[in-house]
Amino acid sequence: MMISKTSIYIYIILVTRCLIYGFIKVSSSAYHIIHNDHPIQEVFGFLRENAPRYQSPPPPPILLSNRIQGTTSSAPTNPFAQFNPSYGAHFPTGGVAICAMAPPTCENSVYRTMDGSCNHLDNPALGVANSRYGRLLAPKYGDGISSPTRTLTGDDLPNARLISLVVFGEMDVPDPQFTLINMQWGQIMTHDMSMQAGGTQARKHPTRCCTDDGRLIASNEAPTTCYPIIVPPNDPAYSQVGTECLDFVRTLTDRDIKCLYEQGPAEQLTAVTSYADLSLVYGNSIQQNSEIRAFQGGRMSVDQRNGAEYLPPSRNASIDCDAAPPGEVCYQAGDIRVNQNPGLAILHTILLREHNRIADVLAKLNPHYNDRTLFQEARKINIAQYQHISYYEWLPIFLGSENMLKNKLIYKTSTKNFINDFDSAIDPSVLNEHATAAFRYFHSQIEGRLDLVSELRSVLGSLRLSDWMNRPSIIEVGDNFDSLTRGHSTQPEELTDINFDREIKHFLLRRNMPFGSDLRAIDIQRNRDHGLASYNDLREFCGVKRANRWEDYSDLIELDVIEKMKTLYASHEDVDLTVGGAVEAHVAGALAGPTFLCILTEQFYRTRVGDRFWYENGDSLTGFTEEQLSEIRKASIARLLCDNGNQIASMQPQAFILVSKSNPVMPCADIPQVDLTKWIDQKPFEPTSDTLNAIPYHYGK
Ligand code: HEM
Repeated sequence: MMISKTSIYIYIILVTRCLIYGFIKVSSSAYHIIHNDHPIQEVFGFLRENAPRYQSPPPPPILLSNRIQGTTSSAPTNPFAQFNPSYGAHFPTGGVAICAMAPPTCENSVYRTMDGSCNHLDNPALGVANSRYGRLLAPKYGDGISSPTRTLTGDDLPNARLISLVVFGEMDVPDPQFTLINMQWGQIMTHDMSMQAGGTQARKHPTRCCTDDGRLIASNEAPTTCYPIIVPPNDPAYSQVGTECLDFVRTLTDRDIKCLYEQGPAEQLTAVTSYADLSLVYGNSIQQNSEIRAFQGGRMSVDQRNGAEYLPPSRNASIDCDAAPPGEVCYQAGDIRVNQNPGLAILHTILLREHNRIADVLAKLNPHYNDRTLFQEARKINIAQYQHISYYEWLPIFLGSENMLKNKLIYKTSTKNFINDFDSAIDPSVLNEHATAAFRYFHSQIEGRLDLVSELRSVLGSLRLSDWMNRPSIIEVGDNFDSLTRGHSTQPEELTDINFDREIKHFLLRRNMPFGSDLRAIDIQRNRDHGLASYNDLREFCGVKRANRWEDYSDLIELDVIEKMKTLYASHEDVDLTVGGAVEAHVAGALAGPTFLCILTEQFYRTRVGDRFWYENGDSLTGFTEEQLSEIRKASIARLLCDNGNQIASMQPQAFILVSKSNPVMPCADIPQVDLTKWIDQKPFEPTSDTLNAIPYHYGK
């Protein structure tokens, strides 16, 4: 009886709120412009003064080797097999943190390194895999050092699952404009830019804070990294099966690995490079890369099945996947999260196939190129296309074109113009406020039903997301690879709002059990684990008026939502960033309210101008020619899907946007393509026997 009453109450308020909320928009004038009129040093002077780690980075850990052993050759062998450093080398493992390794000095190489080091020549460790997140505001840990955030008065913050149930809804509201591939590209960008250290985000975590049947393990018996989410009594879902506890393992910090820690509050570590460099395709270290590279024709390793190329197999399928029958396919890629959901595995495959497609074309155009040159040139083009699609086609949907132009994240320019805006004063590290709060708001776009769609765009069937998490084999069944790809570019994503799909709110990673976890509750708990500054702090930081009492939040938040937060939080000062930012009315033309929009804009500005290898830079060593750049600017998500499906024949030209009269499905051949003949005989830097020994090993040869 109690269960149904609770559910009914929640549903009624959510329906009412959604109806009202959907129509409210905030004018963009409420948004504080960061980059236009004020130099970043001025507005973020605080950051400069409070960022001693950036100004003088810690000495790099001991280097194992500074030289490549042997030379690359076109033979399909792995030249790195003998190179076996003890850290920074293999794919991240749950519960284990490793030290970043950046060389003390850098050579000015033609290509990006695999681990992101030496992108910044004076500060080689910036943006490197296994380093700290950046932060806009000082952390608010419970003990000032590392324990999870508490209320102003030192009490426990309200239960994360309860907030997920009361403040956030689970209504199915299809987006009227954007397709599901829009959501899926977002997860690709996320996995490219950050991954909290010590976690798995897909496969079962080796650290257990709850028993397998959902009972809490006593704190004196549980590992110290445990911070489980307690399920409230009468929970509408979990009480049906007696689940009392959702597993949650704290992210590892610089305090957990002595090679990075100096003093002061803990900072979480991120296991992947922070650059938009397709590290999820190529790996985050030379060693990771060498495990998935073919070493022939510049190609990445693939498995051929039924006439198509798929990602290579995981070396430990029983750990990496929840494959039911043993022998079911499970993949290995540059990122360990690859198997987490079918759409993710498909885009991983598409980006991998794109690399090999480019390498094959380049090999025909330039028969004198060896494996290394083909690999690096194909990688460079693949990354450039990806950066172009991300910033000019995808990000404007989230941040708004006007906002992006105003803040210099994109430019209106002729097709050939270079944009040399690399700024060595900008730290490209991924901000904790971005990865742990703002960017996760787009979990709201996740759809729990994945449609299988034919070439004629009729729905053939659909999959339930939670049936196929961590079980990617489904994408290889029958025509599913193409049907799901068409499905993702045809069906709408979920509206970006306070609703989070039931499949991720009660059934996340359920591994054949009746219920799984709750991603919204996890996001809230993670906010506290990382000790993020409060919603009110970030509001103020972003130029929105600081609230002195609950009612002051009504400038951006619906009154009924404020009322609900009031019933949970002791003070308006306690509201978590993940919660407050997600219930703000959106800025016109964007998919986030002013506070999250400010954080996201700041992050993507840094990701662009802090990247020395950004594809639009006209650097004569690392960049493209004007003709090549104008070709890269023709890349689109539609063409990427067309070129790399099994047999996809048609697509709408703007695949992030729903099919309509102005965006009709058309033959793939009619969608503009990057002309790779502009790369004929463009001789990249080729090491001679003299220079080879001078090239540090980390250059990703
Ligand atoms: C089916 C789609 C998705 C699923 C199942 C999913 C699931 C997850 C899970 C399980 C985590 C780890 C949570 C934790 O332990 O703290 C996570 C982290 C995250 N997700 Fe998603 N996610 C999806 C899509 C997205 C999208 C579309 C975005 C943004 C556009 C996004 C942004 C993030 C971010 C920023 C993180 C933190 C990354 C880090 O470790 O630094 N996710 N997601």
